[in-house]
Amino acid sequence: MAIAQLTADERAAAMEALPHWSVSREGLAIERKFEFGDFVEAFGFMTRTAILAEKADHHPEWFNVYNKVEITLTTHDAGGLSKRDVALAKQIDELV
Ligand SMILES: C[C@H](O)[C@H](O)[C@H]1CNC2=NC(N)=NC(=O)C2=N1
Repeated sequence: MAIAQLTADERAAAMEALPHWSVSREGLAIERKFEFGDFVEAFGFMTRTAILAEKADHHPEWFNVYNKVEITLTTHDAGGLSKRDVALAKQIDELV
């Protein structure tokens, strides 16, 4: 069975615990931008994020240029934001 999208109320409550993230794609995703000292630091962060993502079987959409990383989290199986995105965002926050 497909995982459920968060309701608008659930999304609002989740965002209170994720002050560095913002809602995007008209409520269907969340995003956060990161800036590191250089590419090695950025890629190290991406590597640690990739390991978390693989363990959770939940994978980010992301974009990297040199020391900048932009992450968008959405649940493809739900067609929008789910508790899996919130859980991964919290884990990513703990890396930085
Ligand atoms: C089969 C596998 O469990 C699914 O395709 C997983 C993998 N990673 C995923 N990542 C994200 N972001 N959304 C998903 O729905 C998703 N589904």
